Amino acid sequence: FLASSGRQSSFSPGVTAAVGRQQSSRDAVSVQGDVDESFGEEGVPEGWVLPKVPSGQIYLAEVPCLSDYFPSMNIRNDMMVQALSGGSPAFWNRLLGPDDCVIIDPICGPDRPGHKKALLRAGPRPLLHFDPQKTVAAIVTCGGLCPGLNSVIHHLTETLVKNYSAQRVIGVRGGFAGFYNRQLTPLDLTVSRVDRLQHQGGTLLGTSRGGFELDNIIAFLRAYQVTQLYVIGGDGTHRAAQKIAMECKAQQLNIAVAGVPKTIDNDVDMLDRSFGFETSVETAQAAITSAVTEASCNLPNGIGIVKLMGRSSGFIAAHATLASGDVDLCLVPEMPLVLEGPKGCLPHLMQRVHDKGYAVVVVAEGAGENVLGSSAEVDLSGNKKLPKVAEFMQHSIEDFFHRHNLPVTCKSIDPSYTIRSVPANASDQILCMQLAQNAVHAAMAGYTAFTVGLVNNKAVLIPMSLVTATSPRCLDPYGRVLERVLSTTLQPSTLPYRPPKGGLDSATQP
Ligand SMILES: Nc1ncnc2c1ncn2[C@@H]1O[C@H](COP(=O)(O)OP(=O)(O)OP(=O)(O)O)[C@@H](O)[C@H]1O
Ligand SMILES: O=P(O)(O)OC[C@H]1O[C@](O)(CO)[C@@H](O)[C@@H]1O
Ligand SMILES: [Mg+2]
Repeated sequence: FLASSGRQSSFSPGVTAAVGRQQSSRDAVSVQGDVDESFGEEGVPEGWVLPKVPSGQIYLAEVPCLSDYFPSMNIRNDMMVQALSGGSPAFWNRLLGPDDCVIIDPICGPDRPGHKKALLRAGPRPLLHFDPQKTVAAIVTCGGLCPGLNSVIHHLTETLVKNYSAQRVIGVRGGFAGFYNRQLTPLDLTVSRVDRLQHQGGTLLGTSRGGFELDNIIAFLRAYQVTQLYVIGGDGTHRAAQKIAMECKAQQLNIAVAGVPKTIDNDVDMLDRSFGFETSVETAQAAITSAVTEASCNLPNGIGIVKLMGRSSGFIAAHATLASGDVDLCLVPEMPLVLEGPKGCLPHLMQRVHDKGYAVVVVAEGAGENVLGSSAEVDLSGNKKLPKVAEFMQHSIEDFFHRHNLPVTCKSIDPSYTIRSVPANASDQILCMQLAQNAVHAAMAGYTAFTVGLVNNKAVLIPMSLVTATSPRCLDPYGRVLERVLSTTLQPSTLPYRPPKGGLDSATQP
């Protein structure tokens, strides 16, 4: 059922397993993408060759399904939609089978042979585990704010009520504490209550850190006869949601627990990106532009510093740097901070100021732990508190310039809360809608303990156990994002040298 149930891995062989809960006649996993008829039995068509690397077996990550443990209503999804829309044809164009899947890593080559891991494709399914009209759903938002929280609440409610005719949608207020804090009375979410909500920043339901009382949460779910719980949050929230799903199973409660991953930090693993991330990167551009203006107008030798969020990973800082193209130094937690010497960022900044007249620094809040040390203090959720790296950098820059008898003017900007309190941009709005709709489709079909996400731009269901095992994720220090950052800022890499994969020898071979 879940990782902690003793199962070795969440992946099960797809091709040979004849998988199938709702449909068992198929003998192979069908992979997302159109079947090309020209690759028939006649052989390889002209212009195509067989790869030297065998394509291998497919393994499908197993998402727990309540139909395996409880009697299922087995209501036909298309008939329900037909009934709702007054007898007109169903509007779900394609109902997904139990083994429609998306391959996780689409890159193949000589160093990636063997089997492929795949995830269940998300979407409306032919048979519903729950009777939608008897469905009581609860929605909760936890952790820090993130653009798009209200959009997910809006689309979850609309999908549940408008598309599935759910009986009741309850909004749990103030994060996990809302399940048992009597001052935080739950909100009834209706279509009119969430109308245009997606255009507002923040969360209608409120959020909080800390305070996870499992017994009280289960007591709430029982008292309100909740059948589907939608938990919107980051890695911490997903760990909590997984515990709720496990407890539901232990107490034999027929409740689907769905995770909708939220974080501006983009540190929930396995996903292309989490909702809110792109909006935050976009909103950070205004701060970087202000830093450029301040730095370039304060003569001589202006330096603008922008501090961005990202406690354990530098996704926002790196992507904001790349999107801007105006940044001369980007500091992220994944690369050690080196102040002076041949790999030092301070001589590099001095050189940039010499070349351009000014310089701009973007620093992730979690950068520089190797110099500043790590704090023993934690927040209410147990997250480490961080040393003040932006202030430290400003002081170090001023000191370095003064030691070299050069004047310098540093202007520091901290847009941290500005970038996460705005409404989602257009692209995140669409992502929020996709995630919310697919979370409802999956819960209605009885899937539980899953996270909904985009992988290779396709909506998928990921077992929560997989997501929590490797989150929070970090940028690959030798990966292409940081490579691009270094190539635009020209800052020296502070990582040990690693020869490029393939190397010159293989590149020059015929
Ligand atoms: N291991 C855990 N077990 C139970 N509850 C947890 C666990 N980790 C975190 N939580 C609870 O989940 C909620 C959110 O956690 P946290 O504050 O770490 O935010 P998050 O979901 O990681 O989002 P973000 O870090 O992006 O703001 C808190 O109420 C916290 O108490
Ligand atoms: O001040 P708060 O609300 O605890 O949030 C700060 C944290 O939130 C995050 O953006 C994650 O949501 C982290 O990057 C940051 O450290
Ligand atoms: Mg977190």
